This record gives sequence, C-alpha cells and structure tokens, in this order.
Amino acid sequence: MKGLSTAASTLLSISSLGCARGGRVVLRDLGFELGAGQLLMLRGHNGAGKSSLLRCLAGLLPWRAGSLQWCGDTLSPRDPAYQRQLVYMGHQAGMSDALTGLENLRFALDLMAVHWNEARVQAVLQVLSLSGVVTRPFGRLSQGQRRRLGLARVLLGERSLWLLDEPDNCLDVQGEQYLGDALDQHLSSGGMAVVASHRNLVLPAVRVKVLDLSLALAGASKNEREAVC
Ligand SMILES: Nc1ncnc2c1ncn2[C@@H]1O[C@H](COP(=O)(O)OP(=O)(O)OP(=O)(O)O)[C@@H](O)[C@H]1O
Repeated sequence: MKGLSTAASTLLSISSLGCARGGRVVLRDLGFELGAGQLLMLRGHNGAGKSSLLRCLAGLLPWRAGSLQWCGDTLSPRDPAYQRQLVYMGHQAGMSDALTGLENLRFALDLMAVHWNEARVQAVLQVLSLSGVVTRPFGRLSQGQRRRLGLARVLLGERSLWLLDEPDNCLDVQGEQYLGDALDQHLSSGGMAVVASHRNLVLPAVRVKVLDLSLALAGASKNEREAVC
C-alpha cells in the first residue's frame, strides 16, 4: 500500500509496516506520514487492525516488517527518544481500581516523568467535569468518568503524538465535545494524533487524513494472511 500524501514537514513517517497476531497477518505494507498539526483517523470494520496499528505505533506490539522515522531519524518504536514523544490510550484504562482517580493520575504522570502542576491538573479536571469524583476509587467511577480520566492523562502528558484507541467510547455528548476541543487545541499547537474511531468525532478546523484498514489488507493473499511468523 502506498503511503498517504507527504506532509510539508513530516515528523512521523511509517513505511511498509507489517504485523501479525496469533499467526495471522493483520497489517501489511502499510505506510503514512504525519506532520505537525495533522491527525490520522483510522477507520475499518471490527477486527480490521486499528488497535493493532496503534499498539505497533506505541511500541507495544512487535513489527513483522517496516520502519519508523521520527524527525528524519530511523528509530525502533521502543526507542526512548520516540517513546518520550507519545502518549497511548487503549481500550483498557491501565489504572488501578483501588487507587483514587487522582492517585492514578499522579502515578501515571510520574511514569511519564511529567511534573505535577497542581493548578494545571485542577484546571483540566474541571474542564472534564471530574473535580467532584477524582477522590473516589477508580473502580467506583462510571465508564465515561474512567474514559475522561484517561483523557486527563493524555492532556496532562504533554506529548506531541497522541495515539488514541476509540477515545470516544462511553463518552456522552459533552464528553465528545471535550475530546474534539482537546484534539483541536493539540493540533493547533503543532501536535499530532492517530485516532481509531467508529464514529464521526467533532473536529473543527483540523487537518485530518483517513486511513481505512478495511481496504489495507484487501490485497493480501490467503497464504500471507495465514502463514506467518
Ligand atoms: N491478542 C490477540 N491474539 C491474537 N489475535 C488477536 C489478538 N488481538 C487481536 N487479534 C486479532 O487481530 C485482528 C485485528 O484486531 P484489532 O483489535 O487490531 O482490530 P480493530 O480494528 O481494532 O477491531 P475493533 O474495531 O473491533 O476494535 C483481529 O482479527 C483479531 O482477532
């Protein structure tokens, strides 16, 4: 598959990416480029490979083939120089049910080596309508509140590349609006995002590319899908 159109100043460039799971090819010869202020929207049916691609980009899933360039340097997806640029939000929150929302957030930001700025944290929690619930154990938050807390981690993480797997899951209309605004602000300030979603996010004034993974494997032979690794 050819790469999508070249950005004026490409920061992330993926070429010929291949990935297999459970002995089957899920991504094949995939490429794209992203520059400052650009968002790549991943589309595709259930099982098309959106989560797999995001996990590959986050360095959580091994690549069967392909290369990653960051700012012109070819790097391993697990290279700290690249890892320091990204934040990943998967289907699972990756938070402890026993700790409060606030404790989870502090722990997550510690792991990302982000300084705890109380005023900034409180401002983000307020915007996300979380101020009144973050002192509760994470396990007692609603699914939408958990998703919002995950979004708070992304917002506070100060990373240039956001990798978001169905971030709109469980969000109400207001939550979707927050998400759209957050993405808009992130991209307006030169950030980048790769986002998987089955829905149409409200994304005002941003440059969006679309990669439909339903089509990406269409050309793969049956042998290649089944006989790998
Ligand atoms: N842990 C796993 N082990 C083996 N195969 C897996 C695993 N996780 C996913 N797969 C397979 O990889 C393929 C791609 O799955 P993936 O989760 O990336 O799809 P998706 O596009 O994100 O789907 P959805 O829209 O349902 O979230 C599917 O065929 C799936 O069955």
